[in-house]
Amino acid sequence: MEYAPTKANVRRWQLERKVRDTLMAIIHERLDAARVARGYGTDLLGLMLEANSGGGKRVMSMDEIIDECKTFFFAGHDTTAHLLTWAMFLLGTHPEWQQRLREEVLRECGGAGTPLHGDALNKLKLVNSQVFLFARSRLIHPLRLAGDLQVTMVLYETLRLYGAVSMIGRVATADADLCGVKVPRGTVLAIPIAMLHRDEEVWGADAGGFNPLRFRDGVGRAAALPGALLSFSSGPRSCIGQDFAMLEAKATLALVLRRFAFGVAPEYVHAPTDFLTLQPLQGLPVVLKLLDP
Ligand code: HEM
Repeated sequence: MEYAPTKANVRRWQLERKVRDTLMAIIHERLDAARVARGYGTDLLGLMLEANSGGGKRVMSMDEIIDECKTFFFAGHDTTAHLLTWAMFLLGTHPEWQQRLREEVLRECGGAGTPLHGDALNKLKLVNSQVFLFARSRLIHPLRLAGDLQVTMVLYETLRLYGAVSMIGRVATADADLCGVKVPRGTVLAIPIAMLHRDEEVWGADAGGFNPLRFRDGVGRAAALPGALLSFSSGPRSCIGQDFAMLEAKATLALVLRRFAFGVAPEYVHAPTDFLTLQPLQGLPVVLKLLDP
């Protein structure tokens, strides 16, 4: 499709060109390194370059690799950044929970002087990836695991109240009947996750409030319906990066909690706004206090 060269479109093309050039620079760097290392590496980019180099059977084109990189960057960056932002907001406004988490992190990972190595992080990581893969294949809610730590409970509660993705869409592939509502094949359905996450019939009378303890017996038992937490969606097209996002968020929170006590600054304006991801309209100013080492 052709687009008119309006100011907005020209800016978009320039931006797209810049993103493409940046990605190509990263890819060329990897291709150069691969000549010495005799392999592309085992991360996502390495696997895609391997698929691109398959001689006569080239499985992925360079354009497809660039598109995948953009998808992962877009899907993975702001979502996790805003999970951390809202977790900071909720912990900043609930200092008793902040202190509980700090004690847990110090107990499991040691103080600020102790490097945050894999073993310590694993203690904060109870979303087991094998269970996750099994769950994906069986269409079971991938987060339904019991016996979690408080950091995880706080992150789930943050995802419930201020999940980065407020709405997802699906197309009905067959005629359906949703509790008496006829849905013809081809209908586009909008699933309002943010609304469903505050439904008192599902989450109880305190659905609007911050209560991480609702997740104390695992995600599946936190609400009247086992698959009620939809922050990472559900089923075969659910978020492929959810384990990574939870681990990244736990690691970052652990690093912050060990070094700082924090509160929300008085100039903060509470205006959650959906710009593709849910974010505070005017940012989240915080006041940090350096803790004794
Ligand atoms: C808190 C962080 C995150 C949240 C709340 C989140 C949420 C979601 C949701 C709701 C979907 C489904 C969208 C739909 O059904 O239309 C999705 C898909 C996806 N996410 Fe995430 N995500 C997060 C982090 C990440 C990270 C870190 C990555 C990559 C490293 C990632 C990669 C993807 C990809 C590739 C898809 C598409 C999967 C597919 O279509 O099969 N996400 N995410």
